Amino acid sequence: MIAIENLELGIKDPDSGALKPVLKGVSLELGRGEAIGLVGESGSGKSMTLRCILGIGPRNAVVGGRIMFDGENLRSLPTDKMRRVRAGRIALISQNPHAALNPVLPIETYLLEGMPELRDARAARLRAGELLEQVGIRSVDRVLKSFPHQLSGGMLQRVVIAGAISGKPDLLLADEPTTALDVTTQAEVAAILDEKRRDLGMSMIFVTHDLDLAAAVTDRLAVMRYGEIVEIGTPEQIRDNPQHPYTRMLMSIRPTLDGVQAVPATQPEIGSTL
Ligand SMILES: Nc1ncnc2c1ncn2[C@@H]1O[C@H](COP(=O)(O)OP(=O)(O)OP(=O)(O)O)[C@@H](O)[C@H]1O
Repeated sequence: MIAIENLELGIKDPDSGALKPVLKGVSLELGRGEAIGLVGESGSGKSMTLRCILGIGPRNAVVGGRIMFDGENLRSLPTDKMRRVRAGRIALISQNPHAALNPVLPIETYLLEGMPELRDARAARLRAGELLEQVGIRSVDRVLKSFPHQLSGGMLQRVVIAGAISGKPDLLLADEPTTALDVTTQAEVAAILDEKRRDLGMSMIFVTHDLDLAAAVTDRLAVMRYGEIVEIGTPEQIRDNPQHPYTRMLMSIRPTLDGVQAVPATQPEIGSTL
């Protein structure tokens, strides 16, 4: 369904004109209904990969490679066609739900805006309520009337997920969707995202720093470092038999449930070997 082929992105320094390489030949394939976790440290290029899929790279970016989406290269689509893809077939859930929600409009308006095909106001309202129930919200009427500042971060992220799935997109791009939430809410929101994605047969790219979280909600993990994917495998392969020294290092430093860092059996060989 989506194949990223040798995606390169450099950012031009406005003064010197020098090109800072950010993505260095990223290739990734994702089947229909499949979920992949893009994991790696800050600055490795995870968000930039998602932005390239959406065609919203920074202004001073120079991009190469292809992003094939159901046989069409998104990179060469005209702007209006790309806008339609973004509006209907690919949905983004970002770290900060406030970025998606208008602070002066109630949740109901946000959800109704995402379903322009429902002209009957009562039917649209019922559908908005159903969507909220689907993401585990119980006091639906109260939430529909609420403004974003009246709801918790976890509740808002559920609302954004409800909005994202309302049009049954083919591909969900989730960019650290739980990072801003407390640990318990993180698990709940990730579980809802996972469940809805499976129910609706959507593909998903799930960006996170958290290997364990990514492993819980995806079929494969792609480990990214300095703009490159260094390893791809199933969560079991990555956990039990990581091949790349950087993956081994990431595995060794992930926190355990009791908050104590797991101690690597052997010191990871990073640095000169990479
Ligand atoms: N608008 C921009 N102008 C210049 N450099 C940028 C811009 N946006 C991102 N970068 C650089 O691109 C690189 C990749 O950033 P990106 O946001 O994709 O990383 P990331 O892996 O998603 O990190 P994080 O987990 O912190 O979000 C970083 O070095 C970042 O500084």
